[in-house]
Amino acid sequence: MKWNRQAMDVGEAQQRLLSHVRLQSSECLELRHAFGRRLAEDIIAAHDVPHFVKSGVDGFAVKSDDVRGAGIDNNPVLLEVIQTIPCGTIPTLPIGQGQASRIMTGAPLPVGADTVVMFEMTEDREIGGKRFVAVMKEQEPRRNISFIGEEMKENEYLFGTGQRINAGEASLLAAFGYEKVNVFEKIKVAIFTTGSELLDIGSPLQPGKIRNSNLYLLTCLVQEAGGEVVHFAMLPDQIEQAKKTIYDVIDAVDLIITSGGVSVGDYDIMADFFNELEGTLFFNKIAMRPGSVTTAGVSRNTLLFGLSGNPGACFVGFKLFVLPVMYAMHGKKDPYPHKFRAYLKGDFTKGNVFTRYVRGRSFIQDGRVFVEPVGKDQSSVSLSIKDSDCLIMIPPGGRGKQDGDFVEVMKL
Ligand SMILES: Nc1nc2c(c(=O)[nH]1)N[C@H]1C(S)=C(S)[C@@H](COP(=O)(O)OP(=O)(O)OC[C@H]3O[C@@H](n4cnc5c(N)ncnc54)[C@H](O)[C@@H]3O)O[C@H]1N2
Ligand code: MOO
Ligand SMILES: [Mg+2]
Repeated sequence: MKWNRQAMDVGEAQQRLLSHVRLQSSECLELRHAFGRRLAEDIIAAHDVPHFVKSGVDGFAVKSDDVRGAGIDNNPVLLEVIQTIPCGTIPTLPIGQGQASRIMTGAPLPVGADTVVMFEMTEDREIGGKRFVAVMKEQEPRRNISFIGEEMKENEYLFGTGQRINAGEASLLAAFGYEKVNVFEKIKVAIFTTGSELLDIGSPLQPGKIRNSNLYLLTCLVQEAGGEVVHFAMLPDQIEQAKKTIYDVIDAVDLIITSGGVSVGDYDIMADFFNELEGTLFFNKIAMRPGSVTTAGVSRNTLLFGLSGNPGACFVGFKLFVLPVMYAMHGKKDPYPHKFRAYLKGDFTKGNVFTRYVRGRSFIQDGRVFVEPVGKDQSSVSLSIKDSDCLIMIPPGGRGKQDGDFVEVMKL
């Protein structure tokens, strides 16, 4: 069975996974503790914004009729200043003919005024112990004023379930008084790295052994995706022990991710584990490189991912299969990595029977978007992960792609 696997297309494999996704439960959090979380509710504008007519500048609230012709032929118009309106106060005096009120940015417009002249277009005057303003510029009605509902109308849809609370969302939620919000619970993940060659990262190197970097690669990716690692262990290449450890936690977590042991080696125990899975195996080979041995299934309602042990393949497997599942569990509308097209910088002539997802970086030059591989791209290479912001898709076939070719790219 290990040697006779049918490769599934990336898209079909993603579909199979997503059809088994269940939305996470939600929890109610104080807004300040919800940054970076995904909303489990739709958000509407609780009131008009602005909810009162306000000045957009520091200046003088006036009647536009009064300042008609002002400034033309060096002709200032003199208006009596009857009050000062700071932000947060309600003006008490209406503006009558020949009058003005000093007003600050964001303060409510007084009754009777229909325009605000910027401070820079005026001069203070004092005549007979009274304060006047000389307006040096004519001005249309409705200038420098924000009207009710101009930015947002009450009950307007703002954003929905699955939206991540970034700075822009946090600011809107705060403006509408959402002290608490319903967000999806963090996804509880167990990570098991397999391989008798693995050392804890605090251990000195030993001949033939390596440190367990995939645990940290995956923990970081899980956290970035809205999950928390609630169990982890470094398993030796013994299937019975792996089975026991996995089934000990399977009911307590939402997802299980393993790394290593899914290829055709004598000690690739995870391949056997998935073949004998008590549940449904979705796929154990994908028509892609790296990560062709990426495996997934479901058991006792928990999704299990068997990612490759090679760090590059582990990373790509996570981005293409685990991440969309985590996004979908958090209600994200479009959970798949976004694609775009760009010009390839340099040749990539290594052909393959499967589509290659080459770690790359994107940049703009002369108004065009380019992508280039970020270094060695073998599955075993971890150095290029940190520099990649995209995966350049090299379609199957012998010739690869040439410098200047227009290629499809997956955004990371
Ligand atoms: N005869 C074949 N050999 C291989 C094939 C194949 O099709 N036929 N596929 C190759 C491909 S592609 C990949 S990718 C790897 C997949 O290997 P496994 O998923 O079985 O992973 P391991 O054998 O456990 O380890 C592979 C490699 O990765 C290192 N590793 C493992 N775990 C970690 C970790 N936690 N942190 C850092 N590095 C880790 C491990 O030491 C090995 O060097 O198989 C190819 N072989
Ligand atoms: O899983 Mo391997 O990385 O296909 O190259
Ligand atoms: Mg192996």
